[in-house]
Amino acid sequence: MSEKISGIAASAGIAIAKAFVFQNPELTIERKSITDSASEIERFDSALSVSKEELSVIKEKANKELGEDKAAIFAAHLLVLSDPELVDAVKQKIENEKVNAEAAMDDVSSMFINMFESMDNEYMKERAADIRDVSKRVLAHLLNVTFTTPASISEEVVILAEDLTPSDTAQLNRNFVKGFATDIGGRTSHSAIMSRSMEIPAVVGTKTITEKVENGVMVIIDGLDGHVIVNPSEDEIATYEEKQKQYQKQKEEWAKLVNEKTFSSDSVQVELAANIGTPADVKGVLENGAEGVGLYRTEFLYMGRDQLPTEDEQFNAYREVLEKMEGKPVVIRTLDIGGDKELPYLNLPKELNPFLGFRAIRLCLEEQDIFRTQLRALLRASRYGNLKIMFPMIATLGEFREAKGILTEEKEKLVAEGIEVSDSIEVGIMVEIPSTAVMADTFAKEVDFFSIGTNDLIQYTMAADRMNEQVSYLYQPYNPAILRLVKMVIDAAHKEGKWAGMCGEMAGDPIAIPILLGLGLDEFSMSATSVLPARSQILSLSKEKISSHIDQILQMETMEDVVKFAEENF
Ligand SMILES: C=C(OP(=O)(O)O)C(=O)O
Ligand SMILES: [Mg+2]
Repeated sequence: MSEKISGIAASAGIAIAKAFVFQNPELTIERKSITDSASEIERFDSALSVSKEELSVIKEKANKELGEDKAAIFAAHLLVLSDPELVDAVKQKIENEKVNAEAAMDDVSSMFINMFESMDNEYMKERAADIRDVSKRVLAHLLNVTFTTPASISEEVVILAEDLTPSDTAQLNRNFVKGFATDIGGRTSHSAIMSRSMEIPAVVGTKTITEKVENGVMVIIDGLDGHVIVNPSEDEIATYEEKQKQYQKQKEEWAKLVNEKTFSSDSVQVELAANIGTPADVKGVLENGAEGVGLYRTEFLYMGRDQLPTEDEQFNAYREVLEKMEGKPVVIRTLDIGGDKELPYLNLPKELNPFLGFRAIRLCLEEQDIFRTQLRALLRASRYGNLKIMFPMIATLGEFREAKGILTEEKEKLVAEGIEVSDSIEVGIMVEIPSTAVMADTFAKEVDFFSIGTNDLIQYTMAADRMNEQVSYLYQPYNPAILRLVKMVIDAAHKEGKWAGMCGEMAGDPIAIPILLGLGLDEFSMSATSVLPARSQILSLSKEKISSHIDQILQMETMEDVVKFAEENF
């Protein structure tokens, strides 16, 4: 009998293959007293050096296959293994407490893991995951336990795992690994993001997949609808092979649109852009036919390291993106740190409500050195392409004026230094705070463009934390309250002859797309792999017809009414 297990669709596609249940190595640590601490330290050193060699190989492989930015995580892992705070602490423990290396390593790494995990902050939790990942490798070597890595897989499988660490995902060989499913994680967890950029079908957050499935059992991963079918019947296999074929055909159809512009059936043109986090993501942007970059989240340049990036480092990253985009529009957002994205090296005080606290533009206007360095890097890069600068989390016109004033000052300084700066940089804002949406008519007189950040706009409008599962029912993109705000922003922009885009997840959502088209959105920025499906959808939509229903939609009482109407009519 087959069994259907549901999870979250993390990466589109269908995979049918035998299960490879990826288990963590059995690392049972026995605490032993030792007498010869020198030879124990030697044993620890040699486990460290083998681990470092392995990680260097993985890093090189990731570098080649995934790009320098994704490989950076392994540079961070290598740093952990060279970090005197960890290494010396283990050695001191061996020396002073006369315990074996395994026990010392386990104690010290657990101490760091607990410390970082208790910080209740996603960034620090990831650092804890890094230490866990790295110390497992060292412990396996100390215990002489084989450390299975996905790199050893040499037949077609789908991987089932509790979760996949960054080093696991980077080693996946697409020729053999057809898909994967995990017990934990959500659409934005690390493994889910990696699966999309590698285009491997994936379902995450199944809760029980590794418990329920044994190695070698046939499994179907349905990354389109978020299901895993265990032990499928012949009929089910045939059905999913058909679904796989249809999806493949659909992808081929979409691929034909890669060099096309985006028009509705009644010839209204919109722009489909992609969101990126690093310069390496530009490859996917171009391959998926995006017409620009609608959001470059620069904070990743600042994360996963222990000090601020220099002006030159930033300049190189921005220039690379602008050059690779060859004159297509590139919206680069200034540092949006804070909330769930922390920079430990800034030593900012802990806050009770980080999402309502000292973040993004608020921090940049206060810590002006950081802001000015970034603006200078952006201005210097501006001559290499079509740069638009965007400020995040703008709540008041005063903030925008101050940020723009600083930008103008830096520009004047550079020009005085004889450095060439583009004269046609548009300067716009994210609309992600309700006050700004409500005041959009006023802002529109001064900004060059708006980009609606629905990820935050929804959380602030509905007062529902975007990361909190328990209140996720309130996270309602189609709630008429949100749609009315979106309309206010678009109308305000148009009244002043400006353009309005959207770079929150909603812009790539097939249910939202018709409504946004009808509301007159000019630019839709989404994950690169959503661009072609969105273009194909828009081709068949009549803007005029949808616009004639907009008043009716905005008068609806609930989100459910909106969804029902959209599904039935568009
Ligand atoms: C695009 C957005 O920004 P981020 O997801 O980076 O907060 C948003 O808030 O919608
Ligand atoms: Mg935001």
